[in-house]
Amino acid sequence: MKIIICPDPAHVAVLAARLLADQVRGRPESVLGLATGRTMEAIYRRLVGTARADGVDFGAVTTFNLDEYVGLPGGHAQSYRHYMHAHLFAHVDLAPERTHVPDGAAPDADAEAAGYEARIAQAGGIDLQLLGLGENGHIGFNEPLSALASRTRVVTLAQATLAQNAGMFGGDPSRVPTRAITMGTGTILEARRTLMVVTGARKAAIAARAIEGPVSAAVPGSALQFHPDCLVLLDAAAASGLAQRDAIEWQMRHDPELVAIQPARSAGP
Ligand SMILES: O=P(O)(O)OC[C@H]1O[C@](O)(CO)[C@@H](O)[C@@H]1O
Repeated sequence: MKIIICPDPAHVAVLAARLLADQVRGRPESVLGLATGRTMEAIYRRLVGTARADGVDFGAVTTFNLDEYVGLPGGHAQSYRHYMHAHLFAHVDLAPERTHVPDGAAPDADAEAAGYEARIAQAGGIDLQLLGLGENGHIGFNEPLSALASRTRVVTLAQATLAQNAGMFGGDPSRVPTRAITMGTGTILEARRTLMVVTGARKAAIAARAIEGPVSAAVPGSALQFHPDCLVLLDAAAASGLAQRDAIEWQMRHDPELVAIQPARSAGP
């Protein structure tokens, strides 16, 4: 794992968006693995801005999202297909037929999961997989104790996830669908590059377990320690539980784009 700690989520978003844009510029026919969640919103905002300002061509890009709630059709306001449309797909020149999100309304969710896995393989596998980290350590919707070798499948969501994601459902955990289709941890590990993004003090403890703890199905994000090309971007709050943070590299100081958004220094002694 390579770790970069930024001072705040704004810098994290700049770096993550740049990595995605550079991937597309370097390989216009890239297959991107995409994630949803609050952490990703600033990243997609920045990526859309970069695409508009500097002209990133998504015309030949293929995307595969990590997961979708079972029971929600793509047009549902809380579906991840809808999230992706709102935050990215509607704002860049991605071909709709090349954007893939599991169909949460498929009549046979197990068959949909198996077909999704096959479509990833047919596309040649994922070049760069973007990932968030759940407060309980999940990646995608691979909840604690998911097999590290798991494939795309239907899962039951943990109570902690229902609570964490309730905000999108009017704050009521009982309205969050209890099942989802998710890429497996094993599927995720097959991506050629992985980029995990973690921000906020609430994730400090789980980030430390994922990055520095033992690799364990109890913390699915820890499986990324086995990935040969994994970059983790954290803000200072999420990194505050890391034992090794003083040794970790920064790429801030001489980077004009990052220096430009340096927050103002607080007045102090
Ligand atoms: O960024 P958040 O909202 O904390 O979510 C963490 C992760 O959990 C998920 O909601 C489950 O896939 C992801 O979409 C996200 O990356």
